Amino acid sequence: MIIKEAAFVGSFVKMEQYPVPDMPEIAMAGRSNVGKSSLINTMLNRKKLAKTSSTPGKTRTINFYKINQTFYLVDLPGYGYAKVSKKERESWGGMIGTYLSRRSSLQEVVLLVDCRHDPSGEDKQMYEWIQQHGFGGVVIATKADKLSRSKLTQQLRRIRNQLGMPKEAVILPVSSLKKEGSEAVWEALADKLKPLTDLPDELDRDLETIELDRQ
Ligand SMILES: Nc1nc2c(ncn2[C@@H]2O[C@H](COP(=O)(O)OP(=O)(O)OP(=O)(O)O)[C@@H](O)[C@H]2O)c(=O)[nH]1
Repeated sequence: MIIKEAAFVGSFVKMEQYPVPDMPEIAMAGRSNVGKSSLINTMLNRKKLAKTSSTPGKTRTINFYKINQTFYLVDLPGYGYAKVSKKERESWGGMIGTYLSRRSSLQEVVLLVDCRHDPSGEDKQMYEWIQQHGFGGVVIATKADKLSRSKLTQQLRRIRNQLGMPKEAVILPVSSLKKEGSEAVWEALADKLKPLTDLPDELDRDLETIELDRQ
């Protein structure tokens, strides 16, 4: 899969400042530190396009990345970070809620969860919202390199059950550290975008079975 052009468009706090909604958007949601920025960098094959940090709560604005002049990947601020004031938490929640409920160009919301942990209450709420609003409910299990193969399989099943994912919804393990799994994410997103955009043919590939190389 080749990305011809991936541009960081900017960080925005207020709806009025967001780019004109003239292209489909795919939003990435998840709790702080789940690995959203790392995954975006891996997907776009860039080291530092999205800022990553071991300190949770780095992403406090909504970041837009324009891909191939055809759609936006949208990095939402991570929720569930305990060490910020209640006021700040509410303002993040408000920002995410406003974006998700009012953005006319939103086509899909992808939920990221850390594969090592059971989904939090907020993850479950987010997934419920995603389902209720008619999105496909692609779930990404991050940091797959941290678990053995058998433990990962077990955890994927647990996450699926706890989120109440329907049979047809996909859960995809990824490791940004090992650069594994992002092709499958692209495939899942391409399925959503194909009817709406002129995506390049390079995206049109059979989904390969991903073999994560773990210790
Ligand atoms: N082992 C491992 N660590 C990862 C992986 N992805 C991210 N990390 C680490 O997890 C931490 C958080 O990653 P980020 O990508 O900044 O997470 P984020 O979800 O954007 O965080 P916020 O800015 O808080 O929303 C960093 O220390 C990353 O290096 C992965 O696939 N494997």
